[in-house]
Amino acid sequence: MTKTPVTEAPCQSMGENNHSSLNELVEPVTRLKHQNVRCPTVPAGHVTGVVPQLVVTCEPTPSRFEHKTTRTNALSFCSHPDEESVCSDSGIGGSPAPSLLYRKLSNSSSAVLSPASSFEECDEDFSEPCAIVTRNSAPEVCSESKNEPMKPRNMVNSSPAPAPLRAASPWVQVVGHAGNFRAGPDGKLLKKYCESEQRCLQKLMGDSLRPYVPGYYGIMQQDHQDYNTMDNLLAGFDSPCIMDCKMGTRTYLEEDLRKARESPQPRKDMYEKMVAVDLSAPSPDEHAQKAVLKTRYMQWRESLSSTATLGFRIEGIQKADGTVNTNFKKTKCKEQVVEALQDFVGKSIPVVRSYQKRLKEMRQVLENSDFFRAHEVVGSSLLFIHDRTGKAGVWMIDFGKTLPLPPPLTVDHRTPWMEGNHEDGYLWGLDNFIDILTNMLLVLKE
Ligand SMILES: Nc1ncnc2c1ncn2[C@@H]1O[C@H](COP(=O)(O)OP(=O)(O)OP(=O)(O)O)[C@@H](O)[C@H]1O
Ligand SMILES: O=P(O)(O)O[C@@H]1[C@H](O)[C@H](O)[C@@H](OP(=O)(O)O)[C@H](OP(=O)(O)O)[C@H]1O
Repeated sequence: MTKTPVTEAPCQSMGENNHSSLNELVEPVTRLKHQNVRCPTVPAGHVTGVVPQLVVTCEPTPSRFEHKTTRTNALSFCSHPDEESVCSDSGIGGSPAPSLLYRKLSNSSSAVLSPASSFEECDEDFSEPCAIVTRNSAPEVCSESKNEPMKPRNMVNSSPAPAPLRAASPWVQVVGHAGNFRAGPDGKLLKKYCESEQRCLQKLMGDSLRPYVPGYYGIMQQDHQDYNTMDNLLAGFDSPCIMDCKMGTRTYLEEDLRKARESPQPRKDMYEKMVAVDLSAPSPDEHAQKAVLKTRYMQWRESLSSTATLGFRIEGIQKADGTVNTNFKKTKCKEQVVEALQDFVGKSIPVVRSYQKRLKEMRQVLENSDFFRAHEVVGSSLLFIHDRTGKAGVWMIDFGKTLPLPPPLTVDHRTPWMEGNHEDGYLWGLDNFIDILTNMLLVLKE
């Protein structure tokens, strides 16, 4: 079997890579047949429907910011406490913990956590060789040499100072699809393979945005499933507080709208999620069918939350003590968002200042990024992480619905969306986020 080189994510200022366990390589063509692109599946029992008009409401909701918290369930596994990890510019240093923590997530951010017994456990011995392969290799960023990570062009290194990481750092998934992640070798994180995400991560390794995304190391196969291998951003943090914020004013692709028109597939699960929050939300037709289209459900989620009004929404927060709150579906007006953010940062001025600084830097880089202007960035999140030592960082994650625009089309990420212009409101949301943090600082200093 022909072997292809492992993709080395660029590791600026981090010393040498050590991918000793990633030495078994598989020919890309052979492995294409194993592709398992995660695409939203349509559950049984669908009925047909029409694509509704976009409805955006901007009035603040009277509902209070609710605090339903859940204590994180934890499992320890895959511990290699004696191994030194590979370099990473995603970590910020700190105390490595010898275990990985997994919390079982539901498919819905509103659902109750499942028992720990249903967690996906990892029992691999990563001292054994693992298969890793890259597709659509980008020669300008992939180094052939394991020990000479290549620096991408236009590198802007404004990441917080990285520190050596241990092989296995604690990891928790705050929100997102259950079962999408597992532990990888050398403390890396494996996310179920998604072709569009892989393409983005690979391109991002050569973009000025590189310091603002997890390092990407190619595709790895485990148990006949392909995974994208990336840095665990939690590495180096000590009992971190984590927040996932979904960016942009639109959470579905233009392509999804087209598909919904051509072949509408109303979903019963989304109807159920909708009525669980607001019985009066579905239309009479939708009630009759007991199903709603995904685009309609996503639009409803946007207008219910701050996505429509602020261009971002809080998806979930995990505090240092392990408590998790994913009950932000109705966190819509600025005051509610500020209340949630203040709770997240523990009213710490240095933490807010760090986040504000990082977001301002990120905005500047985003405004000049070749990747960013040429992609519709939908459903992507900012992952905020800080800990009691004062370390704080923010990274862009989740590029499953980030698509290249048909050339020569570009977007500025601030112009309001109209079907066809592919605008996503990402930078408008970031502007609002920065303004909110700036105001928070003023209030906290009073
Ligand atoms: N590189 C990373 N390092 C650390 N944690 C991560 C990383 N990537 C993702 N996570 C964790 O996993 C969660 C879900 O990530 P992500 O949004 O990529 O998953 P998803 O299943 O695609 O989500 P969605 O349901 O929005 O499509 C994040 O909120 C975060 O807690
Ligand atoms: O947060 P909620 O209310 O549970 O809604 C989910 C959320 O919007 C996810 O982002 C979306 O996945 P994608 O971003 O990947 O589309 C998922 O669609 P899905 O059920 O089709 O996976 C929705 O069910």
